[in-house]
Amino acid sequence: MSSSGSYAVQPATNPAREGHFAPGIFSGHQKAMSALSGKVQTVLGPVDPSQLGRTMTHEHLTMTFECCYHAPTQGDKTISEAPIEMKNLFWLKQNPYSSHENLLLCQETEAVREELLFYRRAGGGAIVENTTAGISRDVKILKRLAKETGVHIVAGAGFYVDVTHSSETRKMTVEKLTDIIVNEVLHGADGSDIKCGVIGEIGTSWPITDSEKKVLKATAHAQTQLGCPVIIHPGRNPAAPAAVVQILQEAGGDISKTVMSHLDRTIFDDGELLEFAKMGSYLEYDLFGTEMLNYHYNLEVDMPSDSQRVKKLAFLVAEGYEDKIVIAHDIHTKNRLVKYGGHGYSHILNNIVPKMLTRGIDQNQVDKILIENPKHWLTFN
Ligand SMILES: CC(=O)NCCS(=O)(=O)O
Repeated sequence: MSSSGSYAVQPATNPAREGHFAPGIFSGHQKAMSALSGKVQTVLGPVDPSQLGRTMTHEHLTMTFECCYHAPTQGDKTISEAPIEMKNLFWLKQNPYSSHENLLLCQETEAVREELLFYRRAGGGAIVENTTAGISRDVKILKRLAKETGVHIVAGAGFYVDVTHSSETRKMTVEKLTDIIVNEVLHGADGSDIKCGVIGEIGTSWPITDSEKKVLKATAHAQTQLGCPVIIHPGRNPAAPAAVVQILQEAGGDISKTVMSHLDRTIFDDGELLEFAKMGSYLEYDLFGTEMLNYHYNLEVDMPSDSQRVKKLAFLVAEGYEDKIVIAHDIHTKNRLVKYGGHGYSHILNNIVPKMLTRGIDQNQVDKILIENPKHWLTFN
């Protein structure tokens, strides 16, 4: 770290990672864990961290977002049900969650494949795919996309927000939830042998529900066993990120290896942002490309423009947090794909980086944000 303050918590002692096993016992779990130490786990297997290159730490390549459909006003009913075409693209940009069709990114694998090829040509190397249980993760598709495009893809383990928890999930103990997450990292997800390389995005609402609290504790316990990266989706309230960090800390989580997502729509006041930054997580601005007036999930929020996001990054850099910033687009609806007139996965590389360079962030700092910070976060202890 440069000067970004002290970390609020030390990771809990982890006998499993310190080799305190009963003599003669070296289980499949422990073998799998030792193979991961010092590596990044992609859907094609562990890689050396130096292979990643420029990394978007929060994207989706295939998912459904039906859980978060927002009914249109009576006057917008017809346009909301129309197929996506040129004449409704601006409406979709302002109302992305009010069209069922727009919420089915899972139907666009061919377009996503092409856009990953653009991303590579633009200088991109890796993508963290944050889809978890509840929004239709499909690691087999991720593996295919990684093979066909050469982009390193890291898949996410765990559970999205409470509204997507099944009744079975809600009844699970923290221990059971921990086992599921650990298994997705060490042995494979979605009934396959394709392994996740990060826990998250772990979904939380505001206020955080009881079921989400259990998942957060399980996340911290799994992270303690595995020494792996974690990424969190906070609720839409400025107090939400700190409340999540507190639960993770109390359960022994390693906050220095945790990304707090969506800060662009969550913390607006600079003083509050610096208070939160002191807690020691990575600070993620991940809605680059999203510019809308009425943010339906919280009308109190003024969604920032990309220029305002870049200003926030420059502010955090000036405050000494250049080693803790990560960025992405969090593409999760169809209208954000190039195919539908959107910005695609290369917007940051093509448009945001030049803007950063003219706003007081130098090339070395840009490289930290795009290459070094994601690499350190994603590397297993
Ligand atoms: C997929 C996902 O959780 N995206 C975040 C959307 S939000 O509007 O920033 O909560």
